[in-house]
Amino acid sequence: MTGILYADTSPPIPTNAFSLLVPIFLALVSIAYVAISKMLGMHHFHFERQQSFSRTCLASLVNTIDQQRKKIADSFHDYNIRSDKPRPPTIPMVSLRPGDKTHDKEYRENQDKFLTRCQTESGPVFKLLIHRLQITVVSDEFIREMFLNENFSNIDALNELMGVKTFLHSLIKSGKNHDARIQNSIILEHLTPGLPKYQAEMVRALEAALVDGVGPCVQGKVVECPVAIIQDMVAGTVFMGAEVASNSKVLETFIMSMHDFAKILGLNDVNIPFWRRWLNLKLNHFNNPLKHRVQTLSEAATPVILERRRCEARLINEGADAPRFIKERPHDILQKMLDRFDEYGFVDLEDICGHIMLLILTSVHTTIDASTSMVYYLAAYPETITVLHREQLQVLDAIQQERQQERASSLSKGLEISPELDPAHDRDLSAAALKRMVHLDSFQREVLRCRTEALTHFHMARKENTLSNGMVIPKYGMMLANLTSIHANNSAAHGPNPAKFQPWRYIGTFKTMTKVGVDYLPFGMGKHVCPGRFMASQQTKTVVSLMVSKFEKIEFQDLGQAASVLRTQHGNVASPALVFTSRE
Ligand code: HEM
Repeated sequence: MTGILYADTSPPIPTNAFSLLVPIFLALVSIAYVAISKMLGMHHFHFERQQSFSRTCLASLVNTIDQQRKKIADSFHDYNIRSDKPRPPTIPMVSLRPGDKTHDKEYRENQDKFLTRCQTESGPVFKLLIHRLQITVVSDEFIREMFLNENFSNIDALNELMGVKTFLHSLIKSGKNHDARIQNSIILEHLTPGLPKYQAEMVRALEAALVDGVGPCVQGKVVECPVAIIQDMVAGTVFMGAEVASNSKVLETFIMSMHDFAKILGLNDVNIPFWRRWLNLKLNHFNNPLKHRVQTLSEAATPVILERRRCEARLINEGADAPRFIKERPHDILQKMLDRFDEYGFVDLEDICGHIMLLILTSVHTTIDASTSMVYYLAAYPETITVLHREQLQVLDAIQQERQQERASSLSKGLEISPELDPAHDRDLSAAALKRMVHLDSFQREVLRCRTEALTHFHMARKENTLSNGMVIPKYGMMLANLTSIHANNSAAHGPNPAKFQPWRYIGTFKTMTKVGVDYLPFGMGKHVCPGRFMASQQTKTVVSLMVSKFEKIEFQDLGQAASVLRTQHGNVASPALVFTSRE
């Protein structure tokens, strides 16, 4: 066939079935083209001269086929020139340990040791059989490539593996286009700037949770499930205001939403395969239990919003000036969303509550999880409690002194003391006070660096992509980042002994808990870096500060269980018992 269609000078033609079909297809297309053109009378044939038609037509057809042959020959020539280039390097599959059928077991036994072996054996990009998938793992600078290339998508990976998009979208009516990034703009424009204002409420909620959850413990008290205390701190007031969040049904909704979500997603079971999680979410999106939770929020919010409207009307009638009006309006996220209803394109209150539910799902679980692990690190490294407590006292002493001086200065000038300088708040655990606690910040960054699971940040290739080393990730290819390479084996970024937990290693380095980069990825990086990390930082700092101020000792009831919580592991929600001993 190739001999007939192509001259001897033609380059060799690949002989797969597809390549043979191409010329036949093009010849057929040519014939059809001629026939259709004839019917439409739109070509150069002389229809009026019937006797010459068949000859002219045949000549034209042969001409057309000749042209097509030439095109095909040219394209195959190009093909062959291209195929002379070296084939892209293959991505090596890491060898399996004798007796293992996948890499899961070896990875779970010691994440860093396993990934160091992978990298030594196969280089920075390799394939693993893990989580019941074949996944390409990228290390070192290739992690940056994965994060900064928009064609590798985290949300698409989660959607492909678990169908999260469909499930979450069943909770909202507007802003379903992920690129609209409504959550991001709410967090960045309203939540983060308002964080200092929410602090007093956060402290109050957490203190109450501690009193309820631990109670008096001068002699030491066992708390079987410490995560339960921390989850009571859920940020309900920040999102929906104290009036709504104080409703016990709403508080329960916040907590239960996370339980529902974790259950549907199978977050509590490391052995659930992704297809089961995917199926669960697909099935549940029709009868999404969280939809009822959204309705509960909406029902609880309705009377509160009506009351807020009445108050606004009253202020306007009273002719309140702008500062008073602004001061007396609520500053929670619910109010901000109502104020910008049209701008965000919300449909109704239920839609707003759906968006709040999404915020809760992204924020509450992550913050509770991080706070709980920080408390476990306090228990595993008891000297940290002493240092952090000392720092807290020094910072609060300094702030108290400064405020006393400011009051004295006002009095000496015959000025009234402003309400902000009320001595009752001199030793508040304010956002400003937390910012001064550099040991605390270093401790938290170090905990996040050491605890974050070594294989994380699923990404999926939206189309075929070539990495800078020439390796090709095919369309729909799944990828994971090897954080061992940048967190545990990277003394250039983290200083000596990077594999060890050293809580004060970042003091004086300007590397704060929220400062992301390719050497520190608990919050991701690039366009989709976590926008909630500033809130997470403030909340986790509040939890740790309260813990060290209230308790002299926090200990594992069974020290053998410490290892299970000092490093996160996909699907593992272990919460071993702790013994709390109060300061007084
Ligand atoms: C310690 C707590 C937290 C951790 C470890 C964490 C971690 C992450 C990570 C790894 C990502 C994905 C980044 C990427 O794809 O590159 C992310 C995204 C996100 N996080 Fe967080 N997060 C935390 C707390 C929060 C909080 C408190 C909020 C909300 C107030 C929040 C809201 C979000 C949102 C909306 C995204 C999606 C960003 C986007 O796709 O553009 N997170 N977070």
